[in-house]
Amino acid sequence: MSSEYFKILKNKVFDKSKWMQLPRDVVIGHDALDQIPRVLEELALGRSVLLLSGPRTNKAVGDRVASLIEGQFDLTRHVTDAITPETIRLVEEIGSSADLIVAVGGGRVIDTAKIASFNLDCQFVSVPTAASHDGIASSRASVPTDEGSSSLDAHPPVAIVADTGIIAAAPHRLLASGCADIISNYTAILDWELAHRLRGEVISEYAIALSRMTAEILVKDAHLILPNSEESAWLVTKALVSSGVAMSIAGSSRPASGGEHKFGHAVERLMPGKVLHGEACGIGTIISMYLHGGDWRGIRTSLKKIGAPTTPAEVGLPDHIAAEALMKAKEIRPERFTIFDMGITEDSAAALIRMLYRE
Ligand SMILES: NC(=O)C1=CN([C@@H]2O[C@H](COP(=O)(O)OP(=O)(O)OC[C@H]3O[C@@H](n4cnc5c(N)ncnc54)[C@H](O)[C@@H]3O)[C@@H](O)[C@H]2O)C=CC1
Ligand SMILES: O=C(CO)COP(=O)(O)O
Ligand SMILES: [Zn+2]
Repeated sequence: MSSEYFKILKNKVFDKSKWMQLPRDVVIGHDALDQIPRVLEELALGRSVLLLSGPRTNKAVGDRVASLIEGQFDLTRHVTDAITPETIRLVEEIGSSADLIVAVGGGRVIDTAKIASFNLDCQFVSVPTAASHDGIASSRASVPTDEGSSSLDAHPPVAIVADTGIIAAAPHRLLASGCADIISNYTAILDWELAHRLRGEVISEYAIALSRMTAEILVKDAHLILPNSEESAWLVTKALVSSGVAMSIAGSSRPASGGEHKFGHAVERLMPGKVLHGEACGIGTIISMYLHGGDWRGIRTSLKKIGAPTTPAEVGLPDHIAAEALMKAKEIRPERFTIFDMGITEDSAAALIRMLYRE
């Protein structure tokens, strides 16, 4: 073989190389919180820890984590709520000398830690207090912007510690929202495949297979997803981690976020804080699946079984706002082509909302 051949081969290998980051330790289960000191010791990333919590869970969970690691680690604490450039910058300031960030809370707290630790070049540990979103394990971070929402490059948590007792004690609405976030994988995949066929967008079959399988297992087990059950919390958290890994494999949120997510982001922009992320995406999944010609009634049945909302009215969203969100969806991340880019008009948006959610 000539050296020229190896040069070509090397370049080919280089062109095809892919950098995929995944969590190292994943602990999900009863009293998993007690494992935090051991997880931190084994990671051996340093002694200075910034403990970031959300306001609702700071007392119940943040204090418990603090008492478990105080004495062994130098602890700084901070409570954060909103996710804005200012709140992220503040966390970066407070954590500038931390070796590690431990994030205890919902999706916004975890995404804040994800971005701050990425910018500070340190690691973070994800301690979800609710199974409400699939950002628990993903390498992406979602932030609201003037245009609606951005999905930023970040890194996955180095470890995840998900205590099923804490997650099961959270309001069922949060768990159902996490399920809806996973059910939305079905249409996210259809949108990605559509963009591949129509625009030549590169897809990852591995990411698609994992994302679809995650949604299928969740739907198959929908009858087991009940309020205040640790087994349910365990099932859903595993699915959320799996969906997050699909995003890390893809190197984008594409396998878990399509038009239904753009609709969800538009809803959040039009009525901030009114609807949970997964709830809005689940409602959007029904419309998207209808437009894709798929089994939209099946999606609705699965959402209902789990206890997730299936109509705008159920979450206090007026029909005209839902129709506006459908129109606005295509303005959010216009580079992400979805079924909602294929000619929705004001009239058709209003008609779709009337028809699909009144049946
Ligand atoms: N980075 C990624 O890959 C992904 C990011 N996301 C992002 O995550 C966010 C959505 O996450 P959510 O957790 O739904 O929103 P969130 O962080 O706003 O939490 C929802 C509410 O639940 C409360 N909460 C959390 N744990 C609780 C508990 N145990 N008991 C009572 N209340 C509790 C929070 O304080 C908050 O009021 C959005 O910003 C979304 O864009 C969502 C999916 C994927
Ligand atoms: O929410 C996500 C997957 O569930 C991904 O977030 P984005 O919609 O911000 O890309
Ligand atoms: Zn989502």
